[in-house]
Amino acid sequence: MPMLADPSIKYKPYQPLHLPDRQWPSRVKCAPPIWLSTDLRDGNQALAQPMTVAQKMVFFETLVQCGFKEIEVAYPAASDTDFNFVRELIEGDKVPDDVWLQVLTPAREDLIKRTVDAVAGCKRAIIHMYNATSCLFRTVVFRNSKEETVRLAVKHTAIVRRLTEECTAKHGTVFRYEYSPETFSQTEPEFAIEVCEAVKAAWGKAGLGDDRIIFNLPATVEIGPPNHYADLVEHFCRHISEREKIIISLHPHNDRGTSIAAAEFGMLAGADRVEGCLFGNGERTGNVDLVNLAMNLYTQGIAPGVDFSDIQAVVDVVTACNDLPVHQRHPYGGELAFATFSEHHQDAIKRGLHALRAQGEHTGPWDIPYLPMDPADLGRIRDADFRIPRVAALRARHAAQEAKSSILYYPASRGPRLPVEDTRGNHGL
Ligand SMILES: CC(=O)SCCNC(=O)CCNC(=O)[C@H](O)C(C)(C)COP(=O)(O)OP(=O)(O)OC[C@H]1O[C@@H](n2cnc3c(N)ncnc32)[C@H](O)[C@@H]1OP(=O)(O)O
Ligand SMILES: CC(C)C(=O)C(=O)O
Repeated sequence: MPMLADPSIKYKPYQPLHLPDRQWPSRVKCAPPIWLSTDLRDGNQALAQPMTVAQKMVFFETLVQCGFKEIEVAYPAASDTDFNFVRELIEGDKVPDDVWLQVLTPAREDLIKRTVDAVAGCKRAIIHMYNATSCLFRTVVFRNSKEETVRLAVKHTAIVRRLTEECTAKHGTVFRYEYSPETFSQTEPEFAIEVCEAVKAAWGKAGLGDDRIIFNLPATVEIGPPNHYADLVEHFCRHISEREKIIISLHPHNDRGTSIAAAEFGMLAGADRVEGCLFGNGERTGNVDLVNLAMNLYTQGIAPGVDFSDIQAVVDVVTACNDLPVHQRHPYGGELAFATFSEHHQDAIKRGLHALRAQGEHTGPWDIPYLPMDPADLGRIRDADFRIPRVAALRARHAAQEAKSSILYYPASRGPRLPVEDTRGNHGL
């Protein structure tokens, strides 16, 4: 079927929110959010071949090493693999004391029970429950009214409360509660607030600090531009009651390719936390890329609270576990993320690096032509000198069209090498 001459007969635009006094465009971000990696849940459910327990374990350990303190490890009611993985984490004493295990459950009593059973005995757990709230889902998927949607969320929040309290009494596990009005970005803004107010009342114990309830505002499908998402988030932050007792979390997907912008604008709009995956794995076009977001903060001089000093080691684990490549041009993580092939670029970088050395490495801010950050901070080589003499040879290769590329910066661990290695199909653990 060809593309339509008039796509408006098939596709409807997003409905802008009337928010003339929006504050987020003039704010500046100065601190990192709370990070929640959902690689082992949302990322995992999106894989053609979900991870094994062994792969999940390696991935989990990598996330811990990177410094993640909140990790959504499973959808325990969906499979024995997921349930057993959570049990292995707990019984194998693999969870550092300062890390919260998060598990996802739908709003169904038997599945909530299975989910709470999965984390019993763990020190700190976040139960994350969702139900879809948008008009489309109410009409097409569940055929329920707004009132029934609220009732479903309230009834099952009360069940989460009862089951987690029983679990605390028996096993000492400390629980927090996260609720997602799934499809938030397609839900009427007032209705999203109504559902969350009802959930907060049903939970009945939102407080300060670790007692804050988490409201996650997913762009389950990214259907509008990132400024619209930010408007929705700011509207929610302004109108939800007892804001100080709430952590507002973002969960952007990347259908329009603007999840990074959506998360960054959403943080300006007041969100405290971001859920995503390393290098953007996830359903369809993926979840927001947490490495990209964290490094964007870092290059603004903000300590992101997670560490990717050996980015290639992280890439290797993620590609092996997901059996998906990280694109060579991927921001920060791609093998070519700091590569440049044109002589003018190479020359300018070389001069910039020489100037840096001449002034003393650590005396001033990083200000090198064409290089937005120091590749060495990610464990990449940044010594341009040895490659410059290769320019003539490369030019010959280009002319002959024998090779499509050369590389300026490689992972330090791998050393300089020509031509680009094809990593596809080589990710098996
Ligand atoms: C946006 C997201 O990422 S959401 C998370 C998506 N992840 C997953 O779904 C994980 C994989 N899921 C599964 O393995 C299964 O769906 C399970 C194990 C969780 C549940 O399986 P089943 O018990 O077969 O239930 P199933 O999903 O088919 O739904 C059964 C019924 O519950 C209803 N239902 C589905 N989702 C929900 C929900 N979130 N809340 C309440 N009811 C729901 C369905 O409409 C269906 O209704 P019906 O009785 O009229 O047929
Ligand atoms: C369960 C929710 C948070 C989700 O994964 C989504 O909406 O994308």
